[in-house]
Amino acid sequence: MSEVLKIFKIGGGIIDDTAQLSQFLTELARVPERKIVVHGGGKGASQMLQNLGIEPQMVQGRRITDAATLDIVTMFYAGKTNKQVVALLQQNGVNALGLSGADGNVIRATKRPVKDVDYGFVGDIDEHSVETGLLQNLLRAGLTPVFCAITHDGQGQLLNTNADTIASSLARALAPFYQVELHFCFEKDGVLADVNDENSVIAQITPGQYQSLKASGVIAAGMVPKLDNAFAALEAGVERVVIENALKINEPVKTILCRS
Ligand SMILES: Nc1ncnc2c1ncn2[C@@H]1O[C@H](COP(=O)(O)OP(=O)(O)O)[C@@H](O)[C@H]1O
Ligand SMILES: CC(=O)N[C@@H](CCC(=O)OP(=O)(O)O)C(=O)O
Repeated sequence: MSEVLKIFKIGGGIIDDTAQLSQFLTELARVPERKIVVHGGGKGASQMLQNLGIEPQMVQGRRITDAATLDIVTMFYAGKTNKQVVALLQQNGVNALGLSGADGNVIRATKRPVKDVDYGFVGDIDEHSVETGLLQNLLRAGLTPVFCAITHDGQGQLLNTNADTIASSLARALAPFYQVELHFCFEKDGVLADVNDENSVIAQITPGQYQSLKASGVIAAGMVPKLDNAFAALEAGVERVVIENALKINEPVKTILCRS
């Protein structure tokens, strides 16, 4: 039986709140299995862009990334946010190593082709382009890789890539080598039947139920690409996919996705 590997994606509101981020990482340090962390930071990046006089533009949950935006999100995700997460993990006794997709050539992507929308410097992760050998060596050495939402194209170009997609791609690529658990951690207790009622967590969702929850609008906004990525990972051999509150990862309330 292969080892368990837990991949935690942390996003949105929590990453920009140092007290909550610190609480999440303290809980994470209590998880005994091998782990990888993937962080977003989209909300904070939008705030920083606005502070610098650039109006953020999102289409279907993805950021239109021109050259100036790429410079700023690279500084924000791969610099400040990534190093802050690494430092807080070190404080908690976890030997974390911060990475973008360019470091060690771990994640290659292709600039999204222009169709109806020109997303600019946004990268889609190429199938079979995750350097799993290096990741296995890092994990074997007891390190916890911490990924930001920046990848590269192998030709010297950095690309902005959605953090949920990075987490899902890593999970799929590593599924042949580990029993991978993919955890999407955010500020709600799980997928909610009523987005305004924290007590309405749906304990389990099948692909069929997901389609009807999406059609009825119960699951909307950022939750749709997140769950699309999540079900794709499950179909590609990831053992378990969980949607949960970042501050309650060691508590039982959460949503677990089912294959059927
Ligand atoms: N049924 C639902 N259950 C939970 N959250 C939902 C639901 N429908 C829509 N959402 C919204 O989706 C958001 C999460 O998506 P997003 O902001 O993209 O994630 P992240 O914070 O991980 O980047 C939640 O904060 C919530 O406002
Ligand atoms: C291409 C694209 O949209 N990239 C995302 C990367 C950050 C991210 O995914 O952050 P959250 O997980 O916090 O939303 C962005 O710039 O917003």
